[in-house]
Amino acid sequence: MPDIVFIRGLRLETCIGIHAWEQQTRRPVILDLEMASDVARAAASDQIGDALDYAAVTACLTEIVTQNQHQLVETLAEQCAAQVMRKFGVTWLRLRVNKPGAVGDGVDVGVVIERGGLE
Ligand SMILES: Nc1nc2c(c(=O)[nH]1)N=C([C@H](O)[C@@H](O)CO)CN2
Repeated sequence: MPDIVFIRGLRLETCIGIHAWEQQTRRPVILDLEMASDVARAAASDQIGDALDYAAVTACLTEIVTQNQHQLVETLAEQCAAQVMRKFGVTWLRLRVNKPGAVGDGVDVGVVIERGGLE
């Protein structure tokens, strides 16, 4: 199992859904992301430049989610995963996109995707 840098419970507002009214209504989605990263390399230098900067990844995810609208959570998940892998050179990640309350109060629904290979 690789070392992991994670972001858990990232709550962002977006327009997402298959119904017309959902395209006019901003609502929360919650992202949980695990990314393979060489933690030992960053620890050896103690320099952020050698680390997978979770603040930078958070800013990237925030822009994608809040500046775009989608019908499906699958589409949002794929877009986020592809951009994180492309922009930060992440080789493996697992992303959960949760659309809380979409089918009823207190019920979580969404997707979990895993992309890339474990080295
Ligand atoms: N697999 C999915 N099923 C559903 C989605 C989705 O994004 N992926 N979306 C909806 C509706 O937008 C629902 O969230 C609100 O009525 C239904 N099923």
